[in-house]
Amino acid sequence: MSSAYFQGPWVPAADRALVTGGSSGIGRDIALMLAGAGVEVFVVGRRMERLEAVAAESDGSITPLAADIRDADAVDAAFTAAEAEGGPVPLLVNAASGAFLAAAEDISPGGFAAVVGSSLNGPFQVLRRWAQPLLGAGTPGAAMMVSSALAEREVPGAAHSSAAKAGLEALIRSLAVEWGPRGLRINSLAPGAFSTEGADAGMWSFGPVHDAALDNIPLGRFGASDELLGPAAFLLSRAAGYVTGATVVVDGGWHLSPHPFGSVFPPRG
Ligand SMILES: CCCCCCC/C=C/C(=O)SCCNC(=O)CCNC(=O)[C@H](O)C(C)(C)COP(=O)(O)OP(=O)(O)OC[C@H]1O[C@@H](n2cnc3c(N)ncnc32)[C@H](O)[C@@H]1OP(=O)(O)O
Ligand SMILES: NC(=O)C1=CN([C@@H]2O[C@H](COP(=O)(O)OP(=O)(O)OC[C@H]3O[C@@H](n4cnc5c(N)ncnc54)[C@H](OP(=O)(O)O)[C@@H]3O)[C@@H](O)[C@H]2O)C=CC1
Repeated sequence: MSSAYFQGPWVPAADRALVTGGSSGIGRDIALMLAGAGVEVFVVGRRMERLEAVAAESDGSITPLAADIRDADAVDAAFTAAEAEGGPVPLLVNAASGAFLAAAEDISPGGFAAVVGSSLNGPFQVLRRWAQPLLGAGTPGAAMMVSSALAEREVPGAAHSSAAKAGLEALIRSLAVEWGPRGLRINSLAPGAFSTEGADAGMWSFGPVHDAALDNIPLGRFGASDELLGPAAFLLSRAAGYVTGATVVVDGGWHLSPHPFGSVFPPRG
């Protein structure tokens, strides 16, 4: 993945980063971009072999660390390993999350907990563990959490994900206020529709959902993966030194459309 995004004032804000969800899709692209720019990167995901494949793909430094972000002990172990040689890791990207499309009445308690766990509870544990040593040492840092255009747009079939991502953005604003005076910036990147392995499997390969999404994107197409990299590079760069508590929405204008999936999940009689 090109490191050309990091030029001039857009140099990475630090030289070490931990990227959750770094084995696939958006997190993988960001991990490869950072490593290509000379950042020492630690990638976190549940499946070690997928993480190792990304590490092997890069000419830069990428170290795989397996953890489920819903498991606070596993998150702690991953950070402890990442910190072993260089100390606290100043840059954090949280792209890990999971969702599936289902009518709200069909989402079981376990299904709701699985999605909220990976999209809100887990990201909080990641943020907390990332921040603790930085706050303790008085070292500045920057976090970019991958949210979703769903945080501000209600879409039938995604009640769990929408609620979790809206909560994540509220969390980010709270932490920006709480930790800003101590040198930490916290922002979010909110994608709309991007073809990735996980999103294709979970939603976009389902024709009616794909078509309903496309019909409601003012720019008339899904995003290309490199169209997220520029905004991500900005939020992770020194150029964003005065930006915190912000959400950058990259969705082709989808959040402006009223009922993107309405025809796919009609109300039940
Ligand atoms: C306006 C803009 C709109 C933009 C829309 C785009 C939104 C995109 C959102 C994305 O997040 S894209 C990224 C997608 N990638 C992934 O989702 C990959 C990872 N996915 C997962 O890990 C799973 O989907 C998961 C369920 C979230 C977590 O997996 P886990 O291993 O915990 O699951 P299980 O143990 O198998 O199941 C737990 C629980 O969940 C129920 N469940 C799982 N899948 C479904 C399903 N497809 N439909 C209904 N229910 C499901 C499962 O039955 C379990 O429930 P209980 O048995 O405990 O009741
Ligand atoms: N693609 C899209 O259209 C959109 C994506 N997003 C957001 O972008 C982010 C990335 O999604 P995308 O790249 O599409 O998805 P992918 O499914 O392709 O990638 C998800 C990554 O997260 C990891 N992951 C998932 N759950 C966990 C977990 N509990 N603990 C640790 N790692 C986990 C996966 O690895 P493993 O499975 O091995 O753990 C994988 O590396 C997510 O936050 C998603 O909500 C938001 C809006 C739209």
